Amino acid sequence: MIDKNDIPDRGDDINGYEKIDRYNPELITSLSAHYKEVLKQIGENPEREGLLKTPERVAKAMLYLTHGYDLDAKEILSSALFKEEYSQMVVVKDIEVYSMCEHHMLPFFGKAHIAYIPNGYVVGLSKIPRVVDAYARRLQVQERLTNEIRDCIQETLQPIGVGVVIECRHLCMCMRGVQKQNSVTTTSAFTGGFLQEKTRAEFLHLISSKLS
Ligand SMILES: Nc1nc2c(ncn2[C@@H]2O[C@H](COP(=O)(O)OP(=O)(O)OP(=O)(O)O)[C@@H](O)[C@H]2O)c(=O)[nH]1
Ligand SMILES: [Zn+2]
Repeated sequence: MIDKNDIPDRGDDINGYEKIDRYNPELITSLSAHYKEVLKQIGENPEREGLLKTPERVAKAMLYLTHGYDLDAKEILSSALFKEEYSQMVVVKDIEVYSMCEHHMLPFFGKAHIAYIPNGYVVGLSKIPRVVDAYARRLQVQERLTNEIRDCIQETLQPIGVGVVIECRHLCMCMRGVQKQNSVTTTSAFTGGFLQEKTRAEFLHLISSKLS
């Protein structure tokens, strides 16, 4: 059995994650040189006209696609907590998710549906998609993304419960490997009130209904 206390938090040395300055021109130059080498090693000619600026474009794109490492999701949520006596479920659904799987560094994308039941405080609505982005814009697995969002909301807002459902298509399963174009992976994570069947059913009902 692994003791949970033996596992350092994400961001500690176990992941080799270091703070970088992702807008530093020197970093972009050195990353571009690596991508130029990648182009050569896949049999391309990095000197041909169409590819001349590609290493730099890819370097910038990759730094953008992983900018979630720079974001502090808990700080984002804490910045907009409002005292409010609303005690029904708040649901923000159909939040676009764009992430990259940590196994192949290929995109996975889809939607997140997030709910919480306030406990004296509500959060500024826009902060929920911002939290999704803070965790999605990293190398991820969908299960960890789901749990990280749940834990961030639970620990920061301390609501009566949190529900997170994420549905995504993984390009590593569509474009390569098993090549299943239409498979969608659904993950979910709950706390508190959402562990009860009735509350969870209400949440699942609300996210399946469409606005007319
Ligand atoms: N659980 C989980 N698995 C993922 C996720 N993204 C990608 N994977 C899987 O990670 C696994 C990596 O398996 P490996 O056998 O090491 O890699 P592989 O040989 O490239 O696997 P195939 O994709 O089956 O060709 C694959 O089964 C992927 O489908 C994710 O978000 N969650
Ligand atoms: Zn993958």
